[in-house]
Amino acid sequence: MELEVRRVRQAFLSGRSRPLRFRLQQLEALRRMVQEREKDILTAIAADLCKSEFNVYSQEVITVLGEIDFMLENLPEWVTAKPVKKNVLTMLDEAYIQPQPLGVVLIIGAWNYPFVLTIQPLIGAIAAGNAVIIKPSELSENTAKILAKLLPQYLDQDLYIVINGGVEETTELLKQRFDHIFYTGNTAVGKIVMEAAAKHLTPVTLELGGKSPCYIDKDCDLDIVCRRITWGKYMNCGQTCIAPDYILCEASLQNQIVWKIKETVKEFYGENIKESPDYERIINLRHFKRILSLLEGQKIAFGGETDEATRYIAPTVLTDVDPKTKVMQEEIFGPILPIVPVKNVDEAINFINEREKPLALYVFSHNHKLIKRMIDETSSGGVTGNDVIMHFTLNSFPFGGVGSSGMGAYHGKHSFDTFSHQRPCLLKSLKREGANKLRYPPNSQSKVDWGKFFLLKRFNKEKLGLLLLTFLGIVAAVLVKEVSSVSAWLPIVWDVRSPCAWPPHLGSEARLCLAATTSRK
Ligand SMILES: NC(=O)c1ccc[n+]([C@@H]2O[C@H](COP(=O)([O-])OP(=O)(O)OC[C@H]3O[C@@H](n4cnc5c(N)ncnc54)[C@H](O)[C@@H]3O)[C@@H](O)[C@H]2O)c1
Ligand SMILES: CCCCCCCCCCCCCCCC=O
Repeated sequence: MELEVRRVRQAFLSGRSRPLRFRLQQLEALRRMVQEREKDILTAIAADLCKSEFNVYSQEVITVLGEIDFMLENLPEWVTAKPVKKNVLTMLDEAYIQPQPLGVVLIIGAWNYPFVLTIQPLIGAIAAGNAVIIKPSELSENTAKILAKLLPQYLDQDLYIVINGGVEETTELLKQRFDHIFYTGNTAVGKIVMEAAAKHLTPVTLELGGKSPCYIDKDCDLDIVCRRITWGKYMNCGQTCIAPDYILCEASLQNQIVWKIKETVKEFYGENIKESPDYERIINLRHFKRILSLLEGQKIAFGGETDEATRYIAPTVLTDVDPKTKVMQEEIFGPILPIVPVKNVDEAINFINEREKPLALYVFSHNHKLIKRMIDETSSGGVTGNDVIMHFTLNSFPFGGVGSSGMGAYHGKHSFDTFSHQRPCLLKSLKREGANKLRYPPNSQSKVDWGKFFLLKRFNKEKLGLLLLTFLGIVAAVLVKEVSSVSAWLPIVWDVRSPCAWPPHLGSEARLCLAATTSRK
């Protein structure tokens, strides 16, 4: 492991990941990989999650292709140094922010969308000029294998490598020194990752999970609301980090919601859900048993059928759920939807705020003010009003959690920023030393006053008067210059090394300062 990380670091230190042209070539190569090897990629993901290739394409491949195109289009602008505002003491200097790669990045992917959740951060890391070690989730083993096979065929083999393995390998990997670790997965492992990173003071992005609430106001179109929730909850068999985890609504809405979700399930997956190509399976037996244990003691309004051999769990809705029960204590990450009755929106807001900050929040209402209030009075990684999941699809949004649902964010420019260091660069001349006298010892009240005047813009009458006089002096000088065409006059008068004797009533410090701030470069 140590040798592999060292090899990647050597490749980074060669400097070849940095030029814009190289980054664009690698991103184009990645796009070629997705296009030329589409069939292999679709087959692998489909096998891992018992998913139709149509669904793999629309849930994972489209996002990856869109992200690559977006990077290719915008990267030339993002890598360019950006000039920044200057103050009086630096007004003649060059001041800009230069984004720079961080170095060697470790990306630890998750299994539930094993392609997009590994490749989308990789796109950002390449775009920012880094070297990358990719550790796909061992739970989606077919995707992990295909990534290890294909990526070296298309990308630089020393800069971007795939390391496959389980907890043991990840643990070993985490002992190494990285310049950034990007982890997607559960909160418990997120803490392990952060602890390991702390040993090297490595910054982390943690894309974690949590229980994303869904509040349904009584003022809304329940047919549409239930169709949207059904789509987002049962997509990928509920194994979506931003799936609505549970519903909060007034008790009077419960039966209608149950009935409408049941009807939508029939519309989406047919009478025999097991036969539907659009309904996936639970990733493994451990998760299957974990999800089943959440049903114990609950009132199942519909669903609840299971088949261990195929890890099938039917779309299920639970009603009158007690918030103290197990299903409300952990992220469900499966096709079970509890409804927790609340009296009103105030109680819903309190309910959300009493718990860990979720990755997503959903509010349904015709009442725009109510949606805004919910947004203002709660916290979550992201929010979608009157729909679910869809904020993930906008790459102008930073995607990430807050509190226990994660830290840091990515997608589009946010990925580029996550994997870049925004380096402030100030380039001064070795000339104009006179201007620095203001900050060199010995200090004095007069220097402090001038510092306040220039940097804090604390004007007093006397200094404003001086400034006005100076300004008039400059105007006069320019006029004289124009009229007499004595071209060498100004630089001599305003050169810091030969401070002029004007304005006559100023001390030498002040004259030096004025001279420096008006002298030519
Ligand atoms: N925020 C997001 O974008 C996002 C996306 C997907 C999943 N998630 C969250 O991830 C969770 C589900 O994924 P998961 O955690 O089951 O994925 P997982 O079990 O595949 O784990 C993710 C990665 O962590 C590594 N890992 C697991 N145990 C480890 C350990 N003890 N030490 C070191 N590394 C270890 C694995 O090798 C894997 O690469 C859910 O909570 C979900 O909400 C979040
Ligand atoms: C053919 C129609 C395209 C519809 C696009 C719908 C996009 C859904 C994207 C879902 C991806 C969710 C990833 C969530 C990451 C956490 O698990």
